[in-house]
Amino acid sequence: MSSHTASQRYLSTRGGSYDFSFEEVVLKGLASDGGLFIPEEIPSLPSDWASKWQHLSFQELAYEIFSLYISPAEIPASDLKDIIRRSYATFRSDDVTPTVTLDQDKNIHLLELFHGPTFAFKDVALQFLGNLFEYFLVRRNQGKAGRAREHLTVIGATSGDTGSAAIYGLRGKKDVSVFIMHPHGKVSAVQEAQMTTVLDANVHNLAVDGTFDDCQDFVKALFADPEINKTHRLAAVNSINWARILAQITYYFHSYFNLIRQTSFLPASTIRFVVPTGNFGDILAGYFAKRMGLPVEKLIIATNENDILHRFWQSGKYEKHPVYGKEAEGGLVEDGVKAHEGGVKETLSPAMDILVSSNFERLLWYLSYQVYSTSGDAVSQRRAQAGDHVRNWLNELKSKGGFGVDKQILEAAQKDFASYRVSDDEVLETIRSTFNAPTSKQYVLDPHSAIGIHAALRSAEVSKPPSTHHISLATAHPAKFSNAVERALPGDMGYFRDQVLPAEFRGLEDKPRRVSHVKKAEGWEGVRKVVIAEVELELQAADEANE
Ligand SMILES: Cc1ncc(COP(=O)(O)O)c(C=O)c1O
Ligand SMILES: N[C@@H](CCOP(=O)(O)O)C(=O)O
Repeated sequence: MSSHTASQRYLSTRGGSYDFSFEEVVLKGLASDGGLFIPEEIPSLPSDWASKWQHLSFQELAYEIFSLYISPAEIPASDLKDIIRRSYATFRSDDVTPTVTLDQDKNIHLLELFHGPTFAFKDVALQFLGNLFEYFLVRRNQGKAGRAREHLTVIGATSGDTGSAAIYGLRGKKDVSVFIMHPHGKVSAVQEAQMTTVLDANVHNLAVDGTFDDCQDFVKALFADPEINKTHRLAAVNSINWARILAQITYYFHSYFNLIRQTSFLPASTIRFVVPTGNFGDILAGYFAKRMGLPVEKLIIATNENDILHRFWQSGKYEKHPVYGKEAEGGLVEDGVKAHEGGVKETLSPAMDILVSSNFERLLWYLSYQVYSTSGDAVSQRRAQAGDHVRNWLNELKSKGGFGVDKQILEAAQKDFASYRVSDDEVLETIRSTFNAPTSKQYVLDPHSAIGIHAALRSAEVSKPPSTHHISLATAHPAKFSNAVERALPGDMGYFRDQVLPAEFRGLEDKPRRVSHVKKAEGWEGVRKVVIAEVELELQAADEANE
C-alpha cells in the first residue's frame, strides 16, 4: 500500500482483489494474475451535474470527473489541476476536443479528437498519463540519488497511434525509459516516421516481425515474466492501463455539453456515440460515462473487417478464427485453430487491425457481475464469481481460440451497445461522399473516422426517434493515413496537400531515425534482452552525468 489514502480499491478482472491505490494501479498497469484493473465502484454523478458542469471548459470538466475517482489525499486538488492544465496546453484547439456538425438534417456530428501533438485521439490520455508518471516519480524520488531512484521501464504495443502518442508524452522525462513495439511494415508511413524520428535517449522503437496482436502478447509476456520484474519496474501505456480509460471519459461529457450549446439538441433528446473500435479502450470510456449517468441511449461499435467484436454482438461468440480468404489459408494451424498471422486482415484502417480487443475483458467483468450476481451473496463473493467467469472465458480464448457466452450476457451487452462492420470499399466511399456532400464543406475524414461515420449513417437510418443525434468519434487526422485519402480522392490531392496536410508532417519522413528490428524467431525474450541492455546503458549514462 502507498502511504497516500486510496480513493477506492481496485479489482482484477480475473478475480484478484488488490488493496492498491490509484497511484499503484497506474504504475503497475496489469494485475499480477494477468487481469486488468477496474475500480471497485463506478461513481455516480452529483445530482446537480447537468447544470453545474454545463459551462465548464474541457480542463475543468476533466478535473470534476477525475476527482470522482482520485481523492485529494492521493493527489491534492491543486496538483491534479496543474497536471490537467499542462496535459492539454499542448493541444492546438482551445476547446481541446471540439464537436462539429457534419450533417444537420441527419443530426450527425463529429467529435474531433485529433488536435493533440501526434494528431490522434491517444494524445488525450497519453499527455495526461505521461505527466502522471512524472508526478508520481518526482514524489517517490525526492531526496534519492543514483541507482536508488525509482526508474520506470514503460513497455507498449502499437498499431501506430499509441506508440507516437506515448513517445510524445514521455520523451525526455527523467527516470523513465520507453520501449514501443510496432508490427514491422504494418503501420502507415507517417506513423512510422512520427515514432522513429524521435531521437531522445529515453525513447526506443522496436519493429517486430508479426502483427499488432503479437506485440500486445509480448507486452503481456513481459509483465508476467518474473525475471525482468525482479530488476525493472515495468509500466504500461496501452489502454490496459486504467488511467488511459479514465482520461478518455472526459470527452464524452464535453461533447454532450457542446452539443447542447451548439445545436438544437435538447437534454431530453436521444444520443448515440459511435466509436471506431479496435482494442475497445475508447468505447469502454463511453461505457463508464454512461454507467456514471451520462444520458446515452447506445454506444455503437464500428469495426473494420477485423470484426471479432461485431461477430460477438451478433452471435455471443468471441472467436479469433480467421474468416478471410487468402490470408486465412496461409495461416498457421494449432489444435484446429488458425493462429494470428492468418487471422488479421490488413485494411485501410491499420490502427484497428487488431484480432483480440484487450479491454473487452473489462466489459465482460461488468456484464458477468450484472447477470450472474445472486442478491443473497456478499458483494466480495459476487465480485470473485464475476472474476471466475472472466478467467474461464479468457482461458478458453487462449486454449481454443474462442468462447461463447450465455444468452443473458449477450442481451445485457446488446442493451448498451450495437455494432456495425465496415469494409474498405465502404471506407473509401464514405471519405468520398463526405468530402463531396454540400453540407460537410469538403471535410476530409481519415479512414478510421470514416468507419464511424459510415456506421453512424446506418444507425441513423434505423434510429427511433429519427431525431436521435449521433456523435461519431474522429480518432485521427487524415494526414496520418494519406494512402486511403489518396485512393478515395485522387483528383483532390492538391487540395489535400495545400489545405489539409499539417506543417508538422512536411519533411517528417526525411528526418534521421532510430529503430531496432526484432526478428520473429527472437520472440518476446528477444525484446526482453533489448530492454534490459538499453535500460542499463541509459542508467550508466545517468551515473556518468552525476559523477
Ligand atoms: C485512429 C484510431 N482509431 C481507432 C482506434 C481504436 O481505438 P480502441 O483501440 O480504443 O478501440 C485506434 C487504436 O486503437 C486508432 O489509432
Ligand atoms: N490502435 C492502437 C492499438 C493499441 O491500443 P491501445 O489503445 O490499447 O493502446 C494503436 O494505434 O497503437
